[in-house]
Amino acid sequence: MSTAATVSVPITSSNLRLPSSITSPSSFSLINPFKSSSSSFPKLTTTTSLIRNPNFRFSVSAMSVAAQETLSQTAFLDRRESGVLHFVKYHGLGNDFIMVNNLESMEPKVTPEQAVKLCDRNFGIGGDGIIFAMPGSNGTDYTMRIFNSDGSEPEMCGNGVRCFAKFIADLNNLHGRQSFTVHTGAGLIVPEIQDDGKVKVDMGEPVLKASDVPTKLPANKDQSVVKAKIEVDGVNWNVTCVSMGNPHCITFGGEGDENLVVDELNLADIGPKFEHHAMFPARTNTEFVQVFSRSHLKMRVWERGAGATLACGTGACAVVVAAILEGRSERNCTVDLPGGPLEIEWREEDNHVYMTGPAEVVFYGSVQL
Ligand SMILES: N[C@@H](CCC[C@H](N)C(=O)O)C(=O)O
Repeated sequence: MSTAATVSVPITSSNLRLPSSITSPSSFSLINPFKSSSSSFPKLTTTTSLIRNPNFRFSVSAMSVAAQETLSQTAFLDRRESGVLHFVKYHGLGNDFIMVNNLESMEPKVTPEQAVKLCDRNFGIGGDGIIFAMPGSNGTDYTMRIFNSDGSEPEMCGNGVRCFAKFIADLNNLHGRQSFTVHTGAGLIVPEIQDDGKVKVDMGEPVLKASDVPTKLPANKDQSVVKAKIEVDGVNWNVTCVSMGNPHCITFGGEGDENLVVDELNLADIGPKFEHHAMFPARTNTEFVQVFSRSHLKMRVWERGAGATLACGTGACAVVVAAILEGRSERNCTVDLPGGPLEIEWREEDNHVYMTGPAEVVFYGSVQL
């Protein structure tokens, strides 16, 4: 579903059907999720279904407001303008994010505590995290920051940066091939929107040095941890540790079970035990991987700070790096995730990892903070 793609009809006095007691569209405080003082943002537009009910029922995308009285309705909408957060929700293979236009400030509009509430799937908007589009730093076009759904702040997010690129393009009404430089906690990341709408991201170089991942597992290959033993919940697992700016622990199986069937795992049980294991001082994301062929892998992920998600972009990159280090795959792989496939390449020439996949709008709206 792509709500924003259908946003097409400008609000004018001719298509805005007002109750007779309200004479001008300017009486309304309608919400533009793309509103910003920055240049070249699209005009406030809506679909023909935005205001369609003669009983004054207003529907702003998926967020709706109903009021009985014309005067109290106006006041109600005006009141909501103060302390209101406009957002657009995007997803990359079901890994979903509340995107916030934070281009006027380096201070996130939402605190970690508010992020927890907003990401709640029952009492909030729902999301695996909240992402802030901020002014560039260190000479980049933009800065991306993210809070996980538990309020912690990771360094990077692969699916998130694809959504970020689409968000920036949508905010600026840009179409076709576009590329941006983005400063993140993992350094410079370069997403490029391609002609087919997918986003290819230069994710930079993987970090393998154990102390930088970080992991306390002893290095067993150069300075890195490759196919090393770790005991979790009484089971000896073989793991490889990779940072894509954020920490990942990758396993293809354990003692006596070298070939995982990932659908059989009880992720909710085993995931947190890896995440909080003493060997991972900054906690860890964990990927459980099944090998179909040397260019086709399947993974399930338990994310640090977000739990089981439908996809993890940095995780898929880390999985391919680990598979190559363990001699299990080629440099170009399709990685199947619960939400769909990602194409990953760890390129020999520049040592960078490249990730290609989709990013889509889910809905937009506003919420009182
Ligand atoms: N889903 C993301 C990773 C988000 C951050 C992660 N939970 C962490 O704490 O490191 C991705 O697509 O990479």
